[in-house]
Amino acid sequence: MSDPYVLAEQAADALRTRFGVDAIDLALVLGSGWAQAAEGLGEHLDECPLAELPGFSAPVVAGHGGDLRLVRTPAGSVAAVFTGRTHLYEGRGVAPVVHGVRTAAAAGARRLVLTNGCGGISHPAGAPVLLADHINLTGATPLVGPRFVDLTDVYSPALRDMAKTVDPTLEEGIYCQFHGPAYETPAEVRMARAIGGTLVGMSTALEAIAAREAGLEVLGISLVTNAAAGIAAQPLSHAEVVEAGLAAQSRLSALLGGLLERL
Ligand SMILES: O=P(O)(O)O[C@@H]1C[C@H](O)[C@@H](CO)O1
Ligand SMILES: Nc1nc2[nH]cnc2c(=O)[nH]1
Repeated sequence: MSDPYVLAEQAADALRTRFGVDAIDLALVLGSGWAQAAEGLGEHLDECPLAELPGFSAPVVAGHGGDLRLVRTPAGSVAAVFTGRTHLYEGRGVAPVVHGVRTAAAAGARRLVLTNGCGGISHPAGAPVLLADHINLTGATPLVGPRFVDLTDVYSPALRDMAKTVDPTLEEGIYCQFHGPAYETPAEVRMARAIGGTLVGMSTALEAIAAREAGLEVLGISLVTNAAAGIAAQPLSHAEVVEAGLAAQSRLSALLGGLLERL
């Protein structure tokens, strides 16, 4: 099995060559429900299918794109926008889940914005929520060996404060990453609440761990696409998740636009 750090360096070299840039400044990963909000973000410079770069495969989840988009932000930064991600539940192992983050870091990014669609325990559906912390319930980690990474402030207080200047109504939450792909049982949601979680999802935490190992400053934003299982009566579906993203498009677009004026 190839060394994931070497593979990320190879993918970063391929990115620089494909886009003709020396480096990128930041990266943005779009989760379920965020695709439309990222349309028209900054000046479109170029894009290519993710699968063209070493170590990437085409995303398989509806609502996730398969492209890497390069944009120049209003602040003048060069941003790599991953329109989709690989999830742990796809069965490819942990390294592919964080390959995009490691590639972005190897390509020079210093900041990372991770977005996702998730279930709300104590936040209303339709609201974006800043991640203050996470609880990794996957039983997995992208770190192998004595990589004793400090995860204090895994989600940057400075970037969270910046986001709140863009949208002062933003709440903060604690994101519990489950393995997936099944949604949680009501009992699992009650467990997540009991251990301090306010959001339940299937991504983001592992990417954030890899990002902190690489020294990236991380901002995590969840779109609460649905009430977590057992909170509301109706059954959960991915169609509902994608639909909720469409419904929240204008607020998410304003938030991302305001952030990219500052990043
Ligand atoms: O990539 P994210 O975490 O936004 O996608 C969420 C979690 C599952 O992949 C999917 C379930 O509806 O949406
Ligand atoms: N784990 C999990 N992920 C989600 N993504 C969107 N909604 C949910 C949810 O309720 N639970």
